[in-house]
Amino acid sequence: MTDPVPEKPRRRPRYSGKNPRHFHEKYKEHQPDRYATDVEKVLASGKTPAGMHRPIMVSEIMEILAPKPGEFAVDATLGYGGHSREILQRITPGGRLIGLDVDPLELPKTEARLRALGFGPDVFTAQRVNYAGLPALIAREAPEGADIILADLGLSSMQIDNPSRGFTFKVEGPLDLRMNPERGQPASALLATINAAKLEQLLTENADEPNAALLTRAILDAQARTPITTTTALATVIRTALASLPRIEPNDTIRRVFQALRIAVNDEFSALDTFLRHLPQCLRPGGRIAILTFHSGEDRRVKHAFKTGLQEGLYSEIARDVLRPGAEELRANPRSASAKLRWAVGRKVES
Ligand SMILES: C[S@@+](CC[C@H](N)C(=O)[O-])C[C@H]1O[C@@H](n2cnc3c(N)ncnc32)[C@H](O)[C@@H]1O
Repeated sequence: MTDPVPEKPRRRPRYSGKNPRHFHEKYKEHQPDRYATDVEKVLASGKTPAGMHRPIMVSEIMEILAPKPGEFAVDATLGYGGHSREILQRITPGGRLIGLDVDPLELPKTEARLRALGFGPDVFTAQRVNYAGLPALIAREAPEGADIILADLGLSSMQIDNPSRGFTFKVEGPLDLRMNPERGQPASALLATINAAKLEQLLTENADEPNAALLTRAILDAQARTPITTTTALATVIRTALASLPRIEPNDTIRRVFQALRIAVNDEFSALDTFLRHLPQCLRPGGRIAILTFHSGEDRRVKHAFKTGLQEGLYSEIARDVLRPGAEELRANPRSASAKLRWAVGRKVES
């Protein structure tokens, strides 16, 4: 019998030029523990290293949530685990945090990362659960309610930066836009079946797009000629449609169209509405909630839910004004620019 031929070690992708340009070539950025200095350099330049996410408004959120040892916390949008890590450091010893996320690709990586930081299963668990299912989770895990609930809505940088997920129009990728690629349909499939009235409504309601009618016509005409299956193909259709309009920044419009499609394929507003409706019952008396939003459709919903919750006596206190990132954070992390933070404090609901 001959010995099996040892497999050749896989070479990392080569790149031309001094710096890696593509997501998969940024192997140092993908290994922050091994290449800490390189990652620091990327961070210092105001960029987010590939495969990483910088938590937003951390000090403001920690002040609002005021985590204490022994408390039970839910991070409804675990992402990279940046906020969870900060909460975990403050609720131990004795506390417990459950992190939820719908993303089957990033969730195990974040779980492993937090485990490696020393947070064992007794203090931290990651669950692939949609935050719309929070009431069932609370009933199962802590019927008395949570001391802390955090939601940092939208996408993580790992999702945005990975072209194969289809969230960025700057690099070619499949027009997917799903946070959970194992459920629902990609945005390309939505475009293949949607009618004009529905597409126009979606662009208006999900992204306040002022040129929704024009873009609807352009997208559906192009779709009828050749199915739009990539991020860059959709961006080109939008750019071409805008060519005759003065004073329009095409990238802003492209961002809004992508946002509208993303909200649709992930059913984001109905998940958020369900989450907001059940939030008060998921809190202990005096429990704290913080929610970070990134566009007006989300912020309007959070503001309205907190205001009505206060009027109905479900919350004892809510944020009077929205909080925004400070100048220093805006400089260091341009992705924080659209963030808005609101908070509420729970009051026991009599059953
Ligand atoms: C902005 S990131 C959170 C980043 C995180 N705070 C951190 O510090 O790393 C938002 C995360 O929420 C997840 N997400 C979005 N909608 C969700 C939902 N309905 N239920 C659970 N997770 C969701 C996304 O997959 C993404 O990972």
